[in-house]
Amino acid sequence: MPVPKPVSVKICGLTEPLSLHAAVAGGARYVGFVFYPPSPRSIAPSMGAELARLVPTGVRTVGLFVDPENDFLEHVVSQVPFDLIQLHGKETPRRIAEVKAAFNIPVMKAIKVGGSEDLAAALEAAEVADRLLFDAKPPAKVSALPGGNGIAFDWTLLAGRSWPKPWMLSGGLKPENAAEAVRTTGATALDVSSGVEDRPGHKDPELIRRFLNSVAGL
Ligand SMILES: O=C(O)c1ccccc1N[C@@H]1O[C@H](COP(=O)(O)O)[C@@H](O)[C@H]1O
Repeated sequence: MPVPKPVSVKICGLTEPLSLHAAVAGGARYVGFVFYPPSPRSIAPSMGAELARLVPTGVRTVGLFVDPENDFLEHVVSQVPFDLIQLHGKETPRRIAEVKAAFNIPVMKAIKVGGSEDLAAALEAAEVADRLLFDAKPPAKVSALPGGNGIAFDWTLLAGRSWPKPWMLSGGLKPENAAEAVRTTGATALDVSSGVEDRPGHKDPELIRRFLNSVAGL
């Protein structure tokens, strides 16, 4: 019988060393840095570089961008070493391919899920992206961020599905629901931001520890 793989966790939107240490010490496999100024988690490339220096071998750094121009990507990527670029906007498969070709860094494409009709985009993105990330569709209000809203989608939409590329689940995950999310979707990787914060943009080391513990034994 195949041995189930441990669940990998990405803690996203880290902004300072204390929470980065909590993520790494608790066993996170990925740490995410946001480069999207409207987000309360957005950091300057210089801070990204400082945080990246604290990341041990074996933990992957992820740079989160939303519909970035190449100049902006270049500005950040020249200062911060990334193992993965997360594209969380409306990037088309063509744009994903351009980013990969221009920067030679694997790309994870976020797919915003409101209903089953949104899943076709995952198959299109998978033709070029290295990884997929299923997140909830953001609320319709103009001021909403394209992600990081702490909103979950209907996980049963993913139950029993398989995808041509490795994938992560995100959207409204927290210590109290992470294990249930894994059981429902079969996800082997989770991405969390708001659910380990005590206020928007501020990570709570204790919530990070609880989140990582909640999936450690699965
Ligand atoms: O975290 C942000 O501020 C953010 C901004 C713009 C796009 C995506 C963002 N975060 C990503 O959104 C999902 C879900 O986050 P949450 O756990 O529901 O808060 C996650 O993949 C974050 O990486």
